[in-house]
Amino acid sequence: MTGIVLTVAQMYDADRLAKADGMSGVALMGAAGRAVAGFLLSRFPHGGRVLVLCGPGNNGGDGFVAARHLKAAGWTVDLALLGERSALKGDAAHMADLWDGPVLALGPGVVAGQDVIVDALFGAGLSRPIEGVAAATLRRAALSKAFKLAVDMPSGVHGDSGQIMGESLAADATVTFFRKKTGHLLLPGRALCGAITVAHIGISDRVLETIQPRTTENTPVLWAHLWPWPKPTGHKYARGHAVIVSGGMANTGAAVLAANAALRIGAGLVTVACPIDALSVLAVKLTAVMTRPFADQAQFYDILSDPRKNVVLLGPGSGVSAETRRHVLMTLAAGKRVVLDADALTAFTDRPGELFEGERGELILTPHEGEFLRLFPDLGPGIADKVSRVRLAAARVGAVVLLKGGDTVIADPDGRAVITTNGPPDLATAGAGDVLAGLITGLLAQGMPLFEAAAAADWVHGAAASLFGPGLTAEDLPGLVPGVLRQLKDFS
Ligand SMILES: NC(=O)C1=CN([C@@H]2O[C@H](COP(=O)(O)OP(=O)(O)OC[C@H]3O[C@@H](n4cnc5c(N)ncnc54)[C@H](O)[C@@H]3O)[C@@H](O)[C@H]2O)[C@@H](O)CC1
Ligand SMILES: [K+]
Repeated sequence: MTGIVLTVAQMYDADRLAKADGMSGVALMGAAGRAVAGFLLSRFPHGGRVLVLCGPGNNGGDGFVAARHLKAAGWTVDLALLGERSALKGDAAHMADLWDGPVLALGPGVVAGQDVIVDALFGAGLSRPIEGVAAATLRRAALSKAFKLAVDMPSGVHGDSGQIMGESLAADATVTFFRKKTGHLLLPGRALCGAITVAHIGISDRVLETIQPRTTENTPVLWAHLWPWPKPTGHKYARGHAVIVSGGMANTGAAVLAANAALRIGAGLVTVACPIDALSVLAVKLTAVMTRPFADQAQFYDILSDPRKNVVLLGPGSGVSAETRRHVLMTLAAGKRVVLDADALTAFTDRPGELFEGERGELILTPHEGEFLRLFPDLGPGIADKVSRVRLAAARVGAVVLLKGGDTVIADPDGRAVITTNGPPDLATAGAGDVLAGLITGLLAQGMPLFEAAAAADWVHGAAASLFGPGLTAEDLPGLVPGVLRQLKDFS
């Protein structure tokens, strides 16, 4: 059950199921508030002065509990509440009754030189943009040098989408409960959470059997057992033969990046198929990778006819043209495993249906946001969170869809989704997407299932970039893959 991520609705389900199983709301809130206080007690063993900002719901209730424990541990505690104390309900009202200190009215003036600010204004229940006095207080808190700890979510970050609603407060750390939520991993939310701690508050993992969550954070646990390590008895033909289709003479760079990546991640053989004019350029750039020119469609088809060539990558540098479209459709009809990226996606703008019709082999699409919108104009960011959008697209095409970004989401038509969180910002560099497409192609050549291959390649991509750090260019990435593979080998 590692890496599971819940939606807000699933978290409320977990809460409901735990209560049906005998847990009381007061016990859950007590454990949540204790975990928040516990985090600060270990982080600041000498105590200090803390301001607890409490909202009108159960997030605020957690704040009252944390305040009580910190006060008992000798901290100087200021507590400010949004709204009337008498308006609190249920468990939050109960926890407020147990608080024996003053309750200040929330407002920017309460922020006054504290060492720590606990943000317990809004969590899962955020239902509209933050305005007025709450927004003003968050803006003032943002200017404070205090360590900021968010309870469950940084207030203002939507728990599903990670989008900011009105105003928010960036945290140095976030303590959440039971499992992470998608809003912790999607941008911009992830950037506002700081280090995330998941506290156990007494909800049993058994509730997950009923909830059946389908989203996970991308970690090797998901796919390391499927990694196609070479066998002592194996030979290169057992490790697949990837074909990467290059653009013409002036557009060979993308295919070269992808081909080197596919080879580094273990494809047995890699052939770059290219228009004749590109051959002399590619011959200079490639050594272990083979080249195969084609003059026309018949010769292109000839390349596909070799059954050992089991996966084909189209799109990087290929140009947005009717020819690219024909190549894609021919390759799909040939029953190969197909990776479509860049121009191979844009070439189907306004006609995505052609991609999804008829008999074809397994397909994965790796768009960035612009390419995604050209294929799925009705699945823009306005309609839902990124995980839901990619899941809808995957179901519509019957293909794995990987939507790139600082928070790449990969979805399988069967409903599974992963969010990748290990990619550093240095990856936003020209050609990094070509390398990613090549890594996926290389793993597919070796027979890994599509969804896991996409997740694994994306994780390796992020890990390779992290090994290098600032100054990274896409050309560095393939050479960093072996270092990541050594780490993975130790892991598996
Ligand atoms: N679900 C669970 O299992 C647990 C939840 N707990 C806490 O409970 C929280 C969820 O509690 P709630 O459902 O009460 O939700 P919240 O406390 O996050 O917020 C709901 C309250 O805020 C108001 N509100 C929402 N958006 C607003 C806005 N923009 N401006 C002004 N008011 C706004 C709502 O009207 C409601 O009164 C979690 O984030 C977590 O901190 C914990 O106590 C532990 C257990
Ligand atoms: K909060």
